[in-house]
Formats: sequence, structure tokens, C-alpha cells
Amino acid sequence: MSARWTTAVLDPQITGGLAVARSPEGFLVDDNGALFPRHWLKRQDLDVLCEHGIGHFDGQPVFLLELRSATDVPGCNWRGLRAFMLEGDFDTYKVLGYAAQIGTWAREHRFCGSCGQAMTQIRWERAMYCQPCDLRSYPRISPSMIVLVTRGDEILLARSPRFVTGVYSTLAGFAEPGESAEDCLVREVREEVAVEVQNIQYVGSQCWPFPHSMMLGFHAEFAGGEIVMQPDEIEDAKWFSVHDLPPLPAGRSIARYLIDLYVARRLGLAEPVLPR
Ligand SMILES: NC(=O)c1ccc[n+]([C@@H]2O[C@H](COP(=O)([O-])OP(=O)(O)OC[C@H]3O[C@@H](n4cnc5c(N)ncnc54)[C@H](O)[C@@H]3O)[C@@H](O)[C@H]2O)c1
Ligand SMILES: [Mg+2]
Ligand SMILES: [Zn+2]
Repeated sequence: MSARWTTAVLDPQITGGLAVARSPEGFLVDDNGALFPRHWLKRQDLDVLCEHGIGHFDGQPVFLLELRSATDVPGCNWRGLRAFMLEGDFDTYKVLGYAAQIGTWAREHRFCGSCGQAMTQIRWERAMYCQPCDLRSYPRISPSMIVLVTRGDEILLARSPRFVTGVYSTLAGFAEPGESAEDCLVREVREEVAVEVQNIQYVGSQCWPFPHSMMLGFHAEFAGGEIVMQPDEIEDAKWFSVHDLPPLPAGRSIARYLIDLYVARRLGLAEPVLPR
């Protein structure tokens, strides 16, 4: 959420407002961006799976049209969420990041996980409902730990085979049932690089809608061990001096923030602000 954007559960029965359309190819965009007058969007030949009222942008109600497939709309293209994260205004990215999470959830929770029957959309809260089971399914959020491990002027960064060539980042991983955030952090660091950590400090959090992570960011100090890389997950991992860093993750990521914050503190520079 931001000064311009607040989430809300809005009844799709009401008319007017703005709307975004999302397909497996991304969001529909024209020269004005991804937010369209809703009445115009609903007149297009779109393959609509469902509609959700998702919040207010600059005071106007916003709706999501979740589509089964992408169709041709004259003068428009499809653009993935990652492109909005990397460039363009942050408020629009926040709207689309939320829309993407609601769309993913709506698409994946059409049927009851317990009895298999079709679920119905509840109007007053963000939930799908199975009446025979009296079961509600809410949007899924997956807690993930992300940690910058440091040793004085050195920071431990790694790269996964999925990263852009040359980029190194902080270690991260999903929480498993039964774990505290700290347990997860210690396990992930052990699994990925076989290093032990101490003095774990919570730094801040960030919603990461790819597809539904909640990043909990930490700083930890090196406590011992030699780097042993986890096969398949980690392609390379090493200690970098804060004076000589490799290409780093995107400016809006919490990974980048954790690195920039430590470097700023170490070098006595102005501290960055976490985009969230
Ligand atoms: N915002 C950022 O700065 C930033 C930086 C790094 C990673 N991330 C995100 O953090 C998350 C975790 O990072 P990672 O790739 O190192 O994870 P990871 O080390 O846990 O490895 C990913 C593996 O976890 C499993 N998995 C996938 N989804 C899961 C889920 N919902 N719950 C439990 N296990 C799951 C799969 O086996 C997958 O291969 C990802 O969503 C990633 O995009 C965000
Ligand atoms: Mg990982
Ligand atoms: Zn059911």
C-alpha cells in the first residue's frame, strides 16, 4: 500500500472505476499504462475467468479481470510483472503486484481442496468458500527469509543458476512448517553454503509477489565454517569486499537494500530506504 493505493474488498456488482486485465502473458498495457477505465475494458473481447474488486488508486475503485488466456486487443500489449518491478512508477507496481497475487490465488482456488467441488467467491472478504465443507480459502502468502551474512568488511553473496549473468545476491529460502524465522535462516545458510551465523538481527520486510512471497530480511554475522556450495541451488558463493562488489540485484529488491544498508553503514554513507 502507499499514499495513492490502498487494498480493499469491493463488490464486482458496483459499476465504474478502473480495471487491470491479467493473463498468463502478463498485464494488458497501452500507451497510458496498465490501468484502464473499467467500462472500456469490459467491452473488449477478453477471456475472463473471474473479477475481483481489489482496492482504491487515487480514490478510484480498482478491479482485476483475471483472464484464462491472452487475446489480441488493438493498440495494446502484454507485459509481465517483473518489468513493472524493474522500471516505472512504484505505485503502479504495488497495484499490479497485489492484483497478481489475487489473480494467482483466484485461479488456483476455484475448487475445494477438501471435497473437490467448485467454490464460490465471498463478497465481503477475500476468500473462496465451500459450503458443504464450511471451508474458506484465503490468498496464500509464503514467508521467506533473506539474510546478508557479513564478516567485517566482507559480505557473503551467492548466485543461483536462475540469476542474470554475473549477478550475486544474499541468501534466501522459504520457511518450513515447525520453524521460527531464525530457525529457517540458520538452516538455509547451512544448506546453501555450509556456514554458521550469529547475532541475527531483523532488518525489515517486503512483499515479493513472484508469486506470493513475504520476504523477512535479516542481517547476521559469520560465526564459522568454510563455504561449501549446495549442488544445483548455488552456482557460486564467495566473500566480497564492500569496496569491490559484483553486479547486484535490482534496486527495488530487499536483497539490494540489505547490501546497500550494510555498505552504507560500513563506509559512513547515507542509509538507503527500503522500497515496500
Ligand atoms: N525480494 C528479494 O530481494 C528476493 C531475493 C532473493 C529471493 N527472493 C525470493 O525469495 C524466495 C525464496 O528464494 P529461493 O529461490 O532462494 O528459495 P529456496 O532456497 O527455498 O529454493 C527454492 C525452492 O524452494 C521450494 N519452494 C518453492 N516454493 C515454495 C514455497 N512456497 N514454500 C516452500 N518451498 C517452496 C522449491 O523446491 C524451490 O525449488 C523466492 O520467492 C525468491 O523469488 C526475493
Ligand atoms: Mg535459496
Ligand atoms: Zn469442500
